[in-house]
Amino acid sequence: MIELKGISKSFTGKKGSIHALKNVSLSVKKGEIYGVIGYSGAGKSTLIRCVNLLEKPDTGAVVMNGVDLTKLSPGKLREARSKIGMIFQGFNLLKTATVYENIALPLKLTGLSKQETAERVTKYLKIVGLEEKHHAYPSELSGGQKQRVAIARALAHEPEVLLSDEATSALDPDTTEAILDLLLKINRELGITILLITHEMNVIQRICDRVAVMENGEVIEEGITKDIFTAPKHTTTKKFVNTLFSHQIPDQMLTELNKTGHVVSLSFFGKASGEPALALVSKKFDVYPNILSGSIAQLKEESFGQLVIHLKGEFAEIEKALAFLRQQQVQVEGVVLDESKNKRIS
Ligand SMILES: Nc1ncnc2c1ncn2[C@@H]1O[C@H](COP(=O)(O)OP(=O)(O)OP(=O)(O)O)[C@@H](O)[C@H]1O
Repeated sequence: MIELKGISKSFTGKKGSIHALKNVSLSVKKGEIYGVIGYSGAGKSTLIRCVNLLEKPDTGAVVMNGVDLTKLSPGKLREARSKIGMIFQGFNLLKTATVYENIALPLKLTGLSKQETAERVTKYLKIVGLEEKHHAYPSELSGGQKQRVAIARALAHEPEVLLSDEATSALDPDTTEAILDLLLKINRELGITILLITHEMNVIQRICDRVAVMENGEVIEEGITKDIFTAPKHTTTKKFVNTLFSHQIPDQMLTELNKTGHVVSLSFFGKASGEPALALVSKKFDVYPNILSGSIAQLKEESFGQLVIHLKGEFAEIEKALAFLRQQQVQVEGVVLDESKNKRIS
């Protein structure tokens, strides 16, 4: 549905040229929720702004439904943009206008009649759960409610795609959850494709089908969310995954435990719980598993768990036990000390 092909973008600042995007390519399928994650300065905002050409790429193509938006005349581009809605971290509401007017004013500019405008505003305020707030001003709303108004305003144009620029970054955890639920509902019930950027892994975890990780203007890793969670390859991706699964085993303890066995992290999905696999391991092999820490997270479609265990026993027996666990579709990785920063699961 959206294909970014070889997008590059530079800015000229006081300190010279900044290469914000370096030959970025990715494709978002119709009906999916696609997340782009990265630390500050990675190029996420520039990338998402290139999709609706708020930022014009220096090189590359932005293809939507087979049409390269960079090649369109201003009139055709306006038409194409009407199919792309956008929401922002700062909500971007008109402070002096009511909730109703915030949604209605841009609609009127598209030539919609008063009656059609009223119907659209009512319909989408209901969808975002704010039908009682027609006459409220933004200053009378909470952050979550403001974002709901911004979402209703974007939806009222009945777009095919919704771009979300850090839409939950200014919200508290509970409100973030509620807004993520709303984005899921919009995706499932209205069939709207969502492309979002975020620096929070829980956003990716909760609602994204696929994810791209950005660093220094490049996509360093990309794939199905489930695969990225189970087998992150790049160090930065691992850091993001570990923000959700932080198994802080003290260094000294790790060193001690590795003298009498092996500390490993087990990742498992859905019904394939680690528990039965561990019970089988201790029955079949001459090893003694001891759970050091564990956590479980709900991904969009299924749950994902991680256990960090210590397997005590002879090296050969441990190797057999680990091979058996891998056969049970459990992802097994050694826990090692990280020279640069505490420890990580690699
Ligand atoms: N208009 C601009 N003029 C000059 N430099 C810019 C401009 N926009 C972005 N940059 C630079 O491009 C790089 C990427 O910025 P961008 O905002 O896309 O990153 P980001 O991943 O969205 O970060 P953040 O989460 O902090 O917004 C940064 O070094 C930034 O300073």
